[in-house]
Amino acid sequence: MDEQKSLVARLFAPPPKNWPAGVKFLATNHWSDSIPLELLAFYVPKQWPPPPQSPASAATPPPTHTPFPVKEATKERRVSVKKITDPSHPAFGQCGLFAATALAARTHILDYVGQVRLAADASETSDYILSFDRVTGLSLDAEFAGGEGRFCNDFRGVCAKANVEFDPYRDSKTGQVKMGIWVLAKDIKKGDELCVSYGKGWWRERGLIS
Ligand SMILES: C[S@@+](CC[C@H](N)C(=O)[O-])C[C@H]1O[C@@H](n2cnc3c(N)ncnc32)[C@H](O)[C@@H]1O
Repeated sequence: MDEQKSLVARLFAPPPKNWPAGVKFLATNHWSDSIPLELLAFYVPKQWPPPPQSPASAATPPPTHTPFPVKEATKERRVSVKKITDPSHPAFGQCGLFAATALAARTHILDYVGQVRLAADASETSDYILSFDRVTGLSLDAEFAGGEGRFCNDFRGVCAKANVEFDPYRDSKTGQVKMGIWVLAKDIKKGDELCVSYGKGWWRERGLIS
């Protein structure tokens, strides 16, 4: 019941401060209608935990699916979106994601929320797209609709190394597979920018490094 209340509260929550006009704020992932229902049931099970006898149990992944680890998600709002006003920052004039509270090493901060699509329907131009499941090829794109996670910048030119990572998991409360944003090995101070590594491939594909 508490879980249901907090979901309703999140679904109707207004966009956070500094949210850009033209981007739809999503509290939870939007799953494309073209994703087959059997595939969808693996990522968003109707019943959790699954019934012990069920052969189609979502806990036993088909061999063609990634077996996501079950982890606990935080319920707190732990980030803020801010405009970058420092001219020496490589994303000057854009936005970034910042710690709204101190964040302990290896903890869940928030989820990267967006639109989940089949590989065939994935955007080829989005700068807000992640691989959601390498095995099935699903993508997660927050270009036009998403959550605060879409503002996480790459560490290059900002700080010495990434302080957070994107890693998918199965939410222990709901059974849903989500893309978590997690603190790496060091605690993060309130006010620090959260920076991930997009990977060299991301910059190479855009012709920004060789
Ligand atoms: C996922 S978005 C990050 C949020 C973005 N700053 C915004 O306000 O919408 C990725 C884009 O942010 C910018 N960006 C992120 N990290 C950067 C970095 N280290 N150096 C330069 N630009 C960066 C680039 O324009 C990139 O295409």
